[in-house]
Amino acid sequence: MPIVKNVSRAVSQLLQSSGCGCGVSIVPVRCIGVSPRQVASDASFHSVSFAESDHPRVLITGGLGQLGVGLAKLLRKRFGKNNVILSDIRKPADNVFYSGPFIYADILDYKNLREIVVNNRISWLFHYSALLSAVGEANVPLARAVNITGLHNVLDIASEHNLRLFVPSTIGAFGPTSPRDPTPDLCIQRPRTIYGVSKVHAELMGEYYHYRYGLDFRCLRYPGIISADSQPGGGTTDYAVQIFHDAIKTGKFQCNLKPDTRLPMMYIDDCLKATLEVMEAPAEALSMRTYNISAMSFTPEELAQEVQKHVPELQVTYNVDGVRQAIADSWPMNFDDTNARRDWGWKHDYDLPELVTTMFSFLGSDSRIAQAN
Ligand SMILES: NC(=O)C1=CN([C@@H]2O[C@H](COP(=O)(O)OP(=O)(O)OC[C@H]3O[C@@H](n4cnc5c(N)ncnc54)[C@H](O)[C@@H]3O)[C@@H](O)[C@H]2O)C=CC1
Ligand SMILES: CC(=O)[C@H](N)C(=O)O
Repeated sequence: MPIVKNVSRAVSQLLQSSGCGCGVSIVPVRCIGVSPRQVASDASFHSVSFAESDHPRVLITGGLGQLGVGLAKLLRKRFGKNNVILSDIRKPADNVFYSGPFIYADILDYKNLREIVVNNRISWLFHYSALLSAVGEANVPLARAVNITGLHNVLDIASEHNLRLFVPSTIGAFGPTSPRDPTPDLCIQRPRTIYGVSKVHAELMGEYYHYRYGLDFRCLRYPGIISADSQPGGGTTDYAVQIFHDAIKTGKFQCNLKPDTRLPMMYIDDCLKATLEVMEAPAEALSMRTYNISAMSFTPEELAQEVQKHVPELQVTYNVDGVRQAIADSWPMNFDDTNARRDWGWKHDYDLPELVTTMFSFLGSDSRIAQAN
């Protein structure tokens, strides 16, 4: 890890020799200096009203993926529009750009990321940038860079600037030697994807920074997330989103996993609710820093049957993708989230029937059903 060890050591010696005995945690320091580059586009974020300044100042990295825009919407409702900055390396759609502050942030550019945190007085960071399981296997060097090197940048900046840091993990952080039905919080984790390996690394590094430097690191292991208004970014669980779009558009769906492949899944509103809840939980309530969260578990066959209650003419065929199937076969079938429910009161709202009804009410299945009749 490219920490400037001498600076860290010098600070450590200084504190020890000062004899203050105040128990200050030493933060990892990369380099001390001022970046000469100003981020022009952040200028408008500097004027924050007094009312808004009571709230955390939030940055979301990788915010234009499946989950980030919804998270920004939820957090802006709670903390005020200008207190939540969405960022990514992609160009935002008009509706996203005009819905609140957006900034370019490449998590591999350490100085740029630090500048954004400093100039915008960020106090909470939600680190969503990642390459998911299937795209990660297709480009391992990029997944390693984004998911591991990027995480190191985020951890160091969060430590240096005393941020509360949320990093999502996944059911993909488990592997074929983990207990799969159910999978508890603490068990063997030997995933066989670069995505899973990088997420176990993130869990361990975050927990290490918490114990070593006092970083307020919080992490949830998400199941496969299902959403209506955003497309998934290249994961193994993507089929469970695609089926809704295909049911409405064509009435035909070709599934890339076997019909009996059981995986934990969750509706996006539950996922975002849990994320905000764990970030707002008092530190004393958290007996751990990484929690499983769970809502439902189903197979493609079970999902198809539920979807057919809304679109009875839907035809489902199976054309198994070997890479995705091997990944799914190594992941949990059911997730044990007892600790999250006990420690900070986690409770999901959506089971399979409510999930399917809600998806169709967003996507407007009525038009297809009407056409079919
Ligand atoms: N969607 C899901 O089912 C699940 C998601 N998660 C985790 O939640 C987080 C968000 O997931 P999604 O939104 O689904 O991912 P996504 O793949 O849809 O979006 C990831 C975003 O990261 C951005 N990104 C890539 N390289 C970057 C870089 N160098 N700098 C900044 N941004 C960069 C991409 O442009 C993209 O918009 C990820 O960490 C993922 O591992 C965990 C479990 C399930
Ligand atoms: C479960 C996940 O982490 C993601 N949706 C994927 O399938 O890669």
